[in-house]
Amino acid sequence: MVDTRGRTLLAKIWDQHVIAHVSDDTDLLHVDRHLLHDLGGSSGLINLKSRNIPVHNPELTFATPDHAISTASGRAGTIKTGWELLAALRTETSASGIRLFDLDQPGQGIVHVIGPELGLSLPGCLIVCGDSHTCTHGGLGALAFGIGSSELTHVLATQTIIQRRPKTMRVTFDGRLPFGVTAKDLILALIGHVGAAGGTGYAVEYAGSAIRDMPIEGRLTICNLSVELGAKMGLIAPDETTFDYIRGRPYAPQGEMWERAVAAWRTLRSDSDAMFDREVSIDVGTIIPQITWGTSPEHVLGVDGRIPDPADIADPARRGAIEIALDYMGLKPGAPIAGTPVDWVFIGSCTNSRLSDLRAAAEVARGRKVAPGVRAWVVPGSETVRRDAMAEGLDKIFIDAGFEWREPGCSMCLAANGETVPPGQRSVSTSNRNFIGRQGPRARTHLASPAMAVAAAVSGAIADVRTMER
Ligand SMILES: CC(C)[C@H](C(=O)O)[C@@H](O)C(=O)O
Ligand code: SF4
Repeated sequence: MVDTRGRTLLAKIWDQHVIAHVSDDTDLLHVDRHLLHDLGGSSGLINLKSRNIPVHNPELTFATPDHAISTASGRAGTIKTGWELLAALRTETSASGIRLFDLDQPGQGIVHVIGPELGLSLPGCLIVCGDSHTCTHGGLGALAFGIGSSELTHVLATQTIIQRRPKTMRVTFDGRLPFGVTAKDLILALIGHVGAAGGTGYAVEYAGSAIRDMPIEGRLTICNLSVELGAKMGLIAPDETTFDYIRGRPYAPQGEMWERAVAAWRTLRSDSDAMFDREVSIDVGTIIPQITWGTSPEHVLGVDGRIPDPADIADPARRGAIEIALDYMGLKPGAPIAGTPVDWVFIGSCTNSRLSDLRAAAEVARGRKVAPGVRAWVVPGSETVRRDAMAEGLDKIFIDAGFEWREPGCSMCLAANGETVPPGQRSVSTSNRNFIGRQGPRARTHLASPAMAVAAAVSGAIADVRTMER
């Protein structure tokens, strides 16, 4: 019997990629784009070479160094492993005929920033990368997810991936963003609401008027944190905003192919009668700027909130977890989160390092000064973002305010490149993970939007950006 029920966006893209059914819920899928970065890319290629297997589709594979390189001028300070990984990535991509966007070239940058920017990430595409934040590319209506290292080698060898079909969740963000509230605040509030495991086993489709009104870069931020709510994939139906964003990008289809592509992309939306396994609705009008207090992105509250008090928590397991987090973070239960002194501010990462993020940050930084005792970095997500930002003078605004303006890369988001927040120091960061030790051993991380990060930098403490925005 033919199933006539409406289909979800996920089902439409998924079904177009099935090569073979492996079992009831698992399929062999075609991969349209494979992105490689310096932490795992070269080892996959070396592994393949040692087995005498060629890369199946080098022309669908793209590489860039981002994780292990320093973001200091001239890349000075790159650790030995970083240089080794870069050298291996250069050798192996060149031997396999894979396009490498190398240091100082337009196109280099954090892998999840360059995919959309170059027009490599397209609606309806299946995109994989050995990196959990590959979900970011879903902001353009791609089916994009992170893979492990053996899967990475499998994709290099076959251009296919075996995947279990996830359940579907739709998150509807309706309403208008209040003053000072950004895409980052929406997704942090969602994670606070459903929990860091709330999306486990699901592909999340973000919908609603707030998403439709949102520019692409905000949509990428939303999808970026899907994995922080446990979902491997997050996606947003492509629309005119998406097509406008992609048109004219280096790898975007052109001419007649563009017309055909857009016609196909217009069909990529969940049917009105499509059923989701779980639905969540959020009125964005109720959201205020978010800041995390603990060691999971779900440990989040509005900037006007108070640090949780374990004494108020009845459940012993939850109480224990909160005690451990507060101890690590060095915070006083029950105190207002605003006013907590900070040592570092990091503006960057695949979450919030695109041009619009830097503009939002510069808007708050303009004419102000980083507070004494605070170190603040701005790390553009890509070489193109860096150049575009400089062309409009954003670097100057930051430098005048006392920020350090750096080269593109992952930097202090994960501290795998010698760039760390010193032990015991407190940072406000625009990245996506506040795990124990994420920004360095014993570093304390508070996640927030770019505007909130600048508010903290100039105040010397966690502060409500709504009192500062102009
Ligand atoms: C290094 C990489 C595998 C890792 C990831 O999978 O996400 C990193 O990018 C991160 O953000 O923790
Ligand atoms: S910026 Fe951070 S989250 Fe993004 S890919 Fe790099 S390390 Fe991972």
